[in-house]
Amino acid sequence: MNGVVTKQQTPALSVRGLTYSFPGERPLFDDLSFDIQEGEFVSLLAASGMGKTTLFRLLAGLIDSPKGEIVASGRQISLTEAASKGAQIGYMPQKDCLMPWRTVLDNAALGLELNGTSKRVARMRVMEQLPLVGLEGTEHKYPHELSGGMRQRVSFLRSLLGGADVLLLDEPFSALDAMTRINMQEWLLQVWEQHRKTIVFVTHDVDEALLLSDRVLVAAISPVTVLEEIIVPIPRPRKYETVMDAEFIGLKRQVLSLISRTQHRSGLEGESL
Ligand SMILES: Nc1ncnc2c1ncn2[C@@H]1O[C@H](COP(=O)(O)OP(=O)(O)OP(=O)(O)O)[C@@H](O)[C@H]1O
Repeated sequence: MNGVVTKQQTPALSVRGLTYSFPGERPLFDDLSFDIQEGEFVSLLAASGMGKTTLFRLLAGLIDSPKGEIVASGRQISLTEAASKGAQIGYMPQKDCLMPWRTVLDNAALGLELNGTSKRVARMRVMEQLPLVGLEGTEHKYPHELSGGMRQRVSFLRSLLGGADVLLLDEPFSALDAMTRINMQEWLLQVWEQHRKTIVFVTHDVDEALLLSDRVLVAAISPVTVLEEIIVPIPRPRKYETVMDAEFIGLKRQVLSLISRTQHRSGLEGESL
């Protein structure tokens, strides 16, 4: 159940020896290493403030670390070069970040346009894919005319079409009400089962992590030096009702016990996700 995953195939993403702190702040990561396999759906589960968003920003090359490296799709690059690898790692931030002056069509086309696709072709690709995200007929609407779930789906489509090999999704459903969130989880499961992109999904919701993922990586103590691993062997396709299955509840118990044991060992008992 421990730390670094060692499988034979070339990982889609490897992080090695990542160490990071904001200037003058306590370290968030200390010599952290982990792998994400191609086509995997992996959730990263951690308490608020542990550095999940910071980790994603490092992986997406939005901030730099002086120490550590990543290997993306078998090619070794340093973290400082990650920014230029924009096409390999797509980052969907917590907030949907849609441009209010652009329609659904043009917001979703942005990822393609930034990769050099002409506006006309980008729009065609979006129109083809709108049904996949349940947004057919909304192409001329503006973000303020959409629900929170619809906005997240536009944002997701933009990331999906951006052509990245690995998608980093940062708590995409955290601002949604419980019902919409369940619908979005089921929707994401369906889309992922069709596309089989490599997805790293950040959440602090244990059910969400287990329902969606092949593996759950838990950051239980800060600074994060290791990610504890729980494999989720529940067969797919999965539906939300899966959360009530005995196997699911058993896994949830494992995750919660892992968190409390780790925090106990590190003297952090009482803190929770
Ligand atoms: N630009 C910054 N400068 C200094 N400190 C920062 C900066 N950004 C984040 N931090 C600090 O780094 C820590 C980790 O922040 P981060 O947003 O990565 O956490 P998180 O695990 O994603 O939290 P949440 O679940 O609440 O979104 C926090 O203590 C935060 O205050």
